[in-house]
Amino acid sequence: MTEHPSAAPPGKPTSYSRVTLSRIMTAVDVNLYGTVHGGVLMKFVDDVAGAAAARHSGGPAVTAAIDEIVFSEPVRVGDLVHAYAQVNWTGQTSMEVGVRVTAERWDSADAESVRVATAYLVFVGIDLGGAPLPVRPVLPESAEDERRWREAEIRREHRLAKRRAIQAHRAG
Ligand SMILES: CC(=O)SCCNC(=O)CCNC(=O)[C@H](O)C(C)(C)COP(=O)(O)OP(=O)(O)OC[C@H]1O[C@@H](n2cnc3c(N)ncnc32)[C@H](O)[C@@H]1OP(=O)(O)O
Repeated sequence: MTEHPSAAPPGKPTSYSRVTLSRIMTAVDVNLYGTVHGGVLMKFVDDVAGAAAARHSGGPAVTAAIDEIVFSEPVRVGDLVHAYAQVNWTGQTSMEVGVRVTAERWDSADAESVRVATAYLVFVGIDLGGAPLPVRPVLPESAEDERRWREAEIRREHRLAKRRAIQAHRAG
């Protein structure tokens, strides 16, 4: 595991990147089963993650990969859905953004929000020509942020190992 560059200027604290996006799901968002389409939620997740990545990097950032997305509960028409994003980890030019999506049920507004999805995305800061740019380090502020940093490193190691294994397999 590499050390996170917590002392390196000019980093930004995790909280600087935090973005929340909220919307009420409507009839145009549904799938054949009458619940909200996974693709609608994926776009919502990509939008909020892109905003967090752009805020952290201070410029344009593109989605390089959606590492993982889990839909844990269905979302219904009328639910008020919130997506919370923050930059968990930074590398040389890439950032991992974590997203938590919750729903306030339209028919039980007093009840606790339900977690409906969790996702991890990789964004890369780019220049005007689309080439990767060095990204400033994110500085974890709490034990929770430190845990997210370490877990992001685990995901990155697995992703790189998987890519290497597939390349080796294809090379015979
Ligand atoms: C918000 C939106 O909707 S954007 C639209 C959808 N996204 C796009 O169109 C992006 C299209 N892709 C691209 O432009 C390019 O592939 C880029 C900019 C993402 C990467 O460019 P590359 O020339 O491959 O860059 P390079 O190989 O130097 O890698 C740059 C960084 O990206 C990371 N990276 C590249 N590909 C991947 C991948 N598939 N998964 C995870 N990380 C990746 C690398 O690990 C590296 O990270 P590091 O610098 O922190 O170590």
